[in-house]
Amino acid sequence: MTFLDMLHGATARNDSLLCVGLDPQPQRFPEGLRGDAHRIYDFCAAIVDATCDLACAFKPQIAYFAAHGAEGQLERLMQHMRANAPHVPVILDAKRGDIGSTAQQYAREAFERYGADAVTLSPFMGFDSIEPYLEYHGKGAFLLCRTSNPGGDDIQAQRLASVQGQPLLYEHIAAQAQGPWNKNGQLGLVVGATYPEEIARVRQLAPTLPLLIPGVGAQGGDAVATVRAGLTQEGTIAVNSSRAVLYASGDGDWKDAARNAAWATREALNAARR
Ligand SMILES: O=c1ccn([C@@H]2O[C@H](COP(=O)(O)O)[C@@H](O)[C@H]2O)c(=O)[nH]1
Repeated sequence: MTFLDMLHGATARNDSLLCVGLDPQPQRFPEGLRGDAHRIYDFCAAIVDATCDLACAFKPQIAYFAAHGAEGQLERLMQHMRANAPHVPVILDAKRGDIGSTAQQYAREAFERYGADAVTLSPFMGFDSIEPYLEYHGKGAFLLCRTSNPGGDDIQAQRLASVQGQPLLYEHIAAQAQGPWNKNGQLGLVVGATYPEEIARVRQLAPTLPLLIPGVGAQGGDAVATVRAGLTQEGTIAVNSSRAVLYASGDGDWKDAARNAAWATREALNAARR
């Protein structure tokens, strides 16, 4: 089954547009686990168990594991998700981008070492930096397009004088991903929930691509505007929330609190599409 099939399947089965982000920060863990980087797996696995019937995808951010030398715990977590939530696809948020020979190694890391279903990539180095990931047929690759941070404008909103019609850089990325770069239908785009107007513009340029949309919850993005701008009959969305779910409570009720936060976000997203 392809990544896209899995995403559509989990969206339907869990009636959900919510991607649960896994950004473990030991200092924010609940009492009993707090401050202990050896408990990253335990914390994340419990969150997965508490939310796997509410999510259309999971998104572990690799930096939160690597910063603690916890790649082994990420491997175990990937196995846990595969065994306990096989219907929910896993998007490894790695934001890789490098020359082809190095990209081959990053692709191998994402898809063979970790067994991810999709990965996030920076398109800054061009198509030959993306191509090695597309050799893993059926796997997904989300290209950073219009990111959720305010500084994204510094680069992504620059106008490309050399291209006919003079699009902004993020518009060019969207058009390339929808068109010539999407050789096997594996590409998607990352667009921030903090910029609903740009989500709508990306959707015009990339009507069928899946959009990974971070920025609701801790970053304050508008869930309703996000769904209205991004979701169409032909183009699905996965709206990510990480900290607002993971750290909904630091007390003994943390698993229930995470589940309740995921539930509330899923309902808010669903209310906007009905
Ligand atoms: O444009 C982007 C691309 C990726 N991210 C990542 O998503 C989560 C957001 O976490 P929250 O706690 O829900 O704010 C995080 O892993 C980022 O690295 C993004 O925020 N914006």
